[in-house]
Amino acid sequence: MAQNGGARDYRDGWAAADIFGREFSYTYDDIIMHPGYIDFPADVVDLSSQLSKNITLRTPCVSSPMDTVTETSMAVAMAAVGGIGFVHYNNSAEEQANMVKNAKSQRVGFVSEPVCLRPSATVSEIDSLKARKGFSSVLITEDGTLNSKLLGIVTSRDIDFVSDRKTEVAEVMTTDLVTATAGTSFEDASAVLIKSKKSLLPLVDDNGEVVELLCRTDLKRRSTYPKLGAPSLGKDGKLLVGAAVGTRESDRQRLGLLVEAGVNVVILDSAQGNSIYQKEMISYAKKAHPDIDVIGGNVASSHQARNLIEVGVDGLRVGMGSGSICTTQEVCAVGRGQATAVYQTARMANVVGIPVIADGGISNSGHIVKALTLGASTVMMGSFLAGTEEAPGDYFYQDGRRLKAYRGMGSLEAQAKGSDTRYLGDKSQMRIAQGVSGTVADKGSVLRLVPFTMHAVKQGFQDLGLQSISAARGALSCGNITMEVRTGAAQIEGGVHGLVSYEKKRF
Ligand SMILES: NC(=O)C1=CN([C@@H]2O[C@H](COP(=O)(O)OP(=O)(O)OC[C@H]3O[C@@H](n4cnc5c(N)ncnc54)[C@H](O)[C@@H]3O)[C@@H](O)[C@H]2O)C=CC1
Ligand SMILES: O=c1[nH]c(=O)c2[nH+]cn([C@@H]3O[C@H](COP(=O)(O)O)[C@@H](O)[C@H]3O)c2[nH]1
Ligand SMILES: [K+]
Repeated sequence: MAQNGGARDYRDGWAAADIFGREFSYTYDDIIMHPGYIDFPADVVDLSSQLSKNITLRTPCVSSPMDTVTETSMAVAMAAVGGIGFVHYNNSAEEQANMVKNAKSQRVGFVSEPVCLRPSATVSEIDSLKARKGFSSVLITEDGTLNSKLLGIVTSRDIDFVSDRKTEVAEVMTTDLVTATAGTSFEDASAVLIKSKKSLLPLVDDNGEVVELLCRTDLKRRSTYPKLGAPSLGKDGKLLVGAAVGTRESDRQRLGLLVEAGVNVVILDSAQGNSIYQKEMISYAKKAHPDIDVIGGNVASSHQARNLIEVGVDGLRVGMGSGSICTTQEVCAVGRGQATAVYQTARMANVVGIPVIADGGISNSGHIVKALTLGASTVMMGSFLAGTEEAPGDYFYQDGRRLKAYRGMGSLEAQAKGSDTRYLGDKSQMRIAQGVSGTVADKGSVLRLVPFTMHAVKQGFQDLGLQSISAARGALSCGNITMEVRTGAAQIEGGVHGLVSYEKKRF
């Protein structure tokens, strides 16, 4: 790229190796990529990429194993858009294995765990459900659970004018039901629901027991979303689902349960993955469950990465302290600017065929473009996906804004829920927070958010003249992707500035 600009060598743009091989730690916002040459439309950009040695994703996006980000619904939605979700482990091994099992057995578009009540429940129970969940359509089954005989349905139309809210739902429920047979395809079930003019279509088995549900409101909303494309499927033909485990003795049993539940890949979830504990767990997991890919981390430097690769890890999770809720750099003085961390680890790991997940610090599609062009194969997101409909927890209002809770897994609140033993250690009685607990705005459905975001990423790749992630990899190592470090003023210029007021609509 060096050009002769006169008396001395003059350069218009720098290769990643020039920028990151220095004493500074940079993050995504510090860097700006230079445009390349466009000779293809954005639609043809191929973002398929490796998650780990044996798993390829159509969409290079991964949801973080956090208890305000990934449980069953998120895992299903992430697989539905061609990515993958990692179910958190701030729970009992049985609870986590059940989440994995449920996610794997779900069909995209259907509600697999519809809320059911027993006939003796009162209308006021539906009121409180509405306040918590935002909907008031409920299936009434014999014993109030799923896989129990369907007796009726209650929707808001059945209860709007019931003045005595202690009335039992048995008295008001609709019993004239339209149902479909369990296993009916999404297209066929949709046709039945539309024709019936009802708001719900329960799918029932031969015994009349509820298996799944299709909702008119979901169908209506889905019709405004982009086409989903092929979901991520495992070799088992079911949705691809990941999960996190720790590195303690008890995590070996947890891992066993997850494997029984059908998990396709696991992440060893640590802030500092370069440890004897993690090396032992990788060796154990690869030996005990050779068919399951094991992703190690977190790491932020090539020497940490090398240690885990040497013991047979199938993928690396990169990022220390870069997360929106992370306080690790403040508390422990370790970490790295995320762009540097991604570039330095991927530079070493990609040579030996180990894919890198850029974890933390993603707050817009530009950050995803930067992560993928600096060597990451996929990105992991917490805050970006928290606040979606598929994230765990209910919405609530604060100052007129619809929010959900989002918290670090090292926050005192998350520790209090389940990870006490990790933080208290075996001897210490002092609990130190390495994260915060807060809120994030409602972001709608993952089924809309991720496809739109990925289209923006494709436009970024087009601007760079890169038709695929593998093309980006080649261009990065030859120094054909040029970039620069931005000054503070350049960063301000690159954002919205000088306006009295504005509203930022992303899509
Ligand atoms: N990416 C990041 O920058 C950070 C992420 N986090 C998140 O917070 C959560 C907790 O992370 P960590 O604190 O690293 O959890 P951890 O469970 O890996 O470590 C907690 C403590 O237990 C120790 N430990 C682990 N295995 C052990 C064993 N077999 N025997 C004895 N001691 C053992 C560790 O060395 C550490 O002192 C994770 O979800 C992690 O992703 C937390 C801080 C930073
Ligand atoms: O220092 C930390 N303290 C915490 O309590 C914590 N919880 C999660 N994580 C990490 O942050 C990532 C998510 O970051 P984003 O919200 O920026 O996507 C996650 O994927 C994790 O790597 C933590 N880091
Ligand atoms: K941080």
